[in-house]
Amino acid sequence: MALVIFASAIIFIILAYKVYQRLRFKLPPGPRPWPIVGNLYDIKPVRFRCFADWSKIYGPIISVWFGSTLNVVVCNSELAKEVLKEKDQQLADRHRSRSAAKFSRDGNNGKSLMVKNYLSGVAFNNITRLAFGKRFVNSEGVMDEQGVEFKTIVANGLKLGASLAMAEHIPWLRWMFPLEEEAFAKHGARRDRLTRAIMDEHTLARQTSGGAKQHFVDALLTLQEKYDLSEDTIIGLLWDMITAGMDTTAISVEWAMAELIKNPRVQEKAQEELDRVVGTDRVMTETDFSNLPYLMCVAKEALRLHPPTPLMLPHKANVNVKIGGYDIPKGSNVHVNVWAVARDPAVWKEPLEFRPERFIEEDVDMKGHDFRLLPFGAGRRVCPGAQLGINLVTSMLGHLLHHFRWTPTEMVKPEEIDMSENPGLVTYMRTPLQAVPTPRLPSKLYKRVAADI
Ligand code: HEM
Repeated sequence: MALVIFASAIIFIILAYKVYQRLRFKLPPGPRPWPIVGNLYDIKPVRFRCFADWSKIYGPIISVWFGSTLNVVVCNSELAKEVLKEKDQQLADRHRSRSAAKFSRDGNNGKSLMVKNYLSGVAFNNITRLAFGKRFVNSEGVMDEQGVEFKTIVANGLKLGASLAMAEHIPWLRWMFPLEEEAFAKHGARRDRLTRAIMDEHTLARQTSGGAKQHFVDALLTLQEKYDLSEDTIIGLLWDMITAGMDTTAISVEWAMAELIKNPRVQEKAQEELDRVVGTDRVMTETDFSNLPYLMCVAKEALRLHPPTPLMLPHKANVNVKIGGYDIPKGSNVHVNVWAVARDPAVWKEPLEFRPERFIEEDVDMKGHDFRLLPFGAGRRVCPGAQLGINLVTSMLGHLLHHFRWTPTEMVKPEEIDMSENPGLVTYMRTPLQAVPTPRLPSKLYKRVAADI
């Protein structure tokens, strides 16, 4: 009995505090929240579209309650600037959720194939080579044991994360979900074991060869003493790079390829540029980028229409702050709907058209300096991998377009390709893109490159 009275008193105090907060602050308008769950059950799965729709009803800044946590979503470029520039410092904390992203691989050649499977494979190879300086496949393309373990860990991380779990947003209900914590701990231990083994290989290699290699892990290990980095910090940084850089780049290229198949004019124009600059007797390299302005615009236009993190990552208010004339209490999460901003007809001409030429007519920055185009965010929380992300996306796109002509699968007309989104923190296509590649270069240029780097 005493326990029931105690529990009721706690609940009453929490609710009373919430009501007090709502009366005390002039919060942004939004859909009416339900007790305890807030708007959790009103949010449609593709959240950024749902928030954009609500903005049409309630205005460009809205309140959305994830359980008892206030989330504020802004969705025009002026408010984006206020959040990411003027109030940048007050809003630079992060909400600690346990989100991650998705990953997979499978494939075929010549016929219609699921593009995403190959892109995920390339993104995996790119990021693991940058971070760890090694390939986990031999010259026949067969993955070794460590690679298989790596992929399993990435896949498990994704399964565990990316949830709008009740326990995430209603902290005092968390005790009801103890199992998940256990799964996280197990996952963490497995991930740390693998990473430590790879770090040891690098330490050994440095000791035997004397010098440091140029990979991210070597840089961190070399700087470990100088900056007093713990092993946990190094493992954390390496995995931040993997989780943040893998899906985002693969997703961006999948959307870009879908747009290029829907718009053969753009595809042919990018291929003409590649043939003119690179020729047909060698493969493109990163040093060609500066001579491939149209290809760069294709990547930018894809990131405008399909930012892989359409609501960025939430920013958390570390003090009470005012945005757009409304109060944002300390502890609330603020999201910028960069998807909606980049399609706002008030700042973009024919915003829904995939037309890379718009960036030749007007060079719009996409690394956080122009608040109309923010696929990487802006301010002190801007994506630290922005330039790397742009290079990886441009590189994948350039190779795919140079090597192959891409058409839809038989029976599907270009205009019938499903361009709707899958729900999630990162936004894959709802129907993974199927496409037919037709080689367009001499066969010697399709050979697998030697496994050593
Ligand atoms: C097309 C590729 C990518 C896109 C569109 C992208 C986008 C973003 C966005 C929108 C944010 C949040 C910004 C904010 O909240 O203000 C972010 C954060 C982050 N990104 Fe990226 N990203 C990409 C690739 C990468 C790559 C390749 C890496 C590293 C290898 C990376 C590492 C990170 C990290 C570590 C953060 C967290 C920063 C922080 O919390 O301060 N990203 N990214």
